[in-house]
Amino acid sequence: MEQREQVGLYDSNLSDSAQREALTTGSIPVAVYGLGKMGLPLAGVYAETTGNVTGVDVDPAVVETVDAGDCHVVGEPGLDQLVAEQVEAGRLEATTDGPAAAGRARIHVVIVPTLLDEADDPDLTTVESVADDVAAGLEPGDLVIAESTLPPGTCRDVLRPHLSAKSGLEPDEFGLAFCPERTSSGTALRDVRGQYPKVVGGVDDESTRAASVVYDELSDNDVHPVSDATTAEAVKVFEGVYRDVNIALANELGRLADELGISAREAFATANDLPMCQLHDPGPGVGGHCIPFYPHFLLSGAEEPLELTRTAREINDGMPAVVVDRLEGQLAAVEDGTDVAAGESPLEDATVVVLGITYRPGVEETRASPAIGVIDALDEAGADVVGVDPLVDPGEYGARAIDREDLPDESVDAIVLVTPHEEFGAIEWDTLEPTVIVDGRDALAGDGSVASETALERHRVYTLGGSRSGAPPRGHAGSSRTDVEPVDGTIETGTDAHPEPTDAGRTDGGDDV
Ligand SMILES: NC(=O)C1=CN([C@@H]2O[C@H](COP(=O)(O)OP(=O)(O)OC[C@H]3O[C@@H](n4cnc5c(N)ncnc54)[C@H](O)[C@@H]3O)[C@@H](O)[C@H]2O)C=CC1
Ligand SMILES: CC(=O)N[C@@H]1[C@@H](OP(=O)(O)OP(=O)(O)OC[C@H]2O[C@@H](n3ccc(=O)[nH]c3=O)[C@H](O)[C@@H]2O)O[C@H](C(=O)O)[C@@H](O)[C@@H]1O
Repeated sequence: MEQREQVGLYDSNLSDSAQREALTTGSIPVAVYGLGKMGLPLAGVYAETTGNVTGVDVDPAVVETVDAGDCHVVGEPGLDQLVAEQVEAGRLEATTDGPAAAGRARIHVVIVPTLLDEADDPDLTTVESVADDVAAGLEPGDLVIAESTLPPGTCRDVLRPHLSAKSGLEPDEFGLAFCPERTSSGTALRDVRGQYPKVVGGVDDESTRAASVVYDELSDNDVHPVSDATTAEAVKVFEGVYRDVNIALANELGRLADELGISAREAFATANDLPMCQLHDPGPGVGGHCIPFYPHFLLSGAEEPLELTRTAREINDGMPAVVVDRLEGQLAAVEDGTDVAAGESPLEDATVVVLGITYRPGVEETRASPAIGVIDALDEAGADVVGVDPLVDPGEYGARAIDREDLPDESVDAIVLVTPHEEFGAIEWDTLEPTVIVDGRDALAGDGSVASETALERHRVYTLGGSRSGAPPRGHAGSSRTDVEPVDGTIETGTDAHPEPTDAGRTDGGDDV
């Protein structure tokens, strides 16, 4: 990448318009650390805006792919084209050499994972490792932007001192702001470009100002500056906790469907007629390395007990076991000869297929995926667990992997639909031997219309929480109704991450169907 007169935004003496001109003409080189599901789209949009971006990743395969103008992130409309164009135009390149990239850059964007350790405490080693790379090339006037979701207080108490100590600069010689990514897999480019206002919070006012200039140029939406970095970090984590708690509420109320003999999903959709009600979707659990992780960024260090946040985590983490319990009840209802009262389980030696291992349809991510909990519980119960997933190898998660096309060849006692990938829409249910099906995502329900002859009719379908069509879960021991309407054989799948709430009351919780 050609060398240009370099400009630093932090404490710049240039006019606002001159700063913007420098940014959008490549005179303020940018380094983006982390080229994953969120980092690559972000680097692409930075390249589109500034024309001078170096992406940094520790994975040589990622760097090789991006440097070749290719895209390793699946399921992101427009991303492969954007990466190809920006690399071809010399506006984006990739490297594994973080310190070298830092030496060339004047804006440093950190978007690597913020995970949990064995004790569910935040693990910032990756972020700190990137801070080491940045510090190796940090110069007065540089701006560091943290986009990785962080426990509130991290920029002020960890990153700023770390960067200062490792670079030898005084804390007030460089800028540091927290600017969270409000993006979802499946709509990342749309979101990065400005689906939502961009939150910006600096460790000082000058950092907030400089970062606001950057995102005012990068995003089509408003920039929403807040008082400081800690407030911005809290905004992001609170968004996630709101979601986790509301999913837990949906899961808890959804479990009432059996004993009430109703469809909780129908009740939720109706309750959501009210703008003040946003009941989310019940399901087999909460996956990904975001929503199930962010509450621990508070639970780990807060003095406040945070009972609701903690209980919600426990409810959601308990959903895979609920799914397996419901499955056991279905099998017991159709199988004779198993003495459940004597502690025998119909799951013993049963062949159970788990459909969908990743945490969301179309997203190649398995961290905290509910399917892993379902597989482990089935394995524990002595079942022969088979797995089907178009994006990952179920064999790596404790199941015997088969292809979707091979389902008819399997002698199956039950099928559990955990994550409704698009590809599962091609399953020909009427070619399968009659079996028990637990639909964790209400993905088998068609438009609620009753088809006279449906491909699923030969099977016994149990829909967790009931179906949006109004059918209650089917035949669970506690259910008072079994006269449920058959569902049609279509699968509603998809990767539409966050449909806008519609006047039918669908919330943005229904990202799985
Ligand atoms: N995935 C999502 O839906 C969203 C994620 N976020 C946040 O974005 C951050 C990144 O998440 P994802 O992109 O999903 O992660 P990811 O796991 O898809 O990608 C992370 C990338 O960082 C690379 N990496 C790891 N250590 C590195 C290091 N020391 N230096 C440079 N690269 C390194 C990995 O090789 C990988 O390519 C997280 O903090 C997450 O909380 C925010 C909004 C949405
Ligand atoms: C507040 C919010 O909506 N956060 C989004 C979330 O995206 P993420 O890809 O993690 O997926 P998600 O749609 O929240 O789903 C997480 C998990 O929860 C499950 N889920 C989701 C919604 C729901 O009503 N019921 C439910 O069971 C999903 O199946 C999945 O297993 O986390 C992202 C993040 O911050 O990483 C964030 O940018 C996204 O906007």
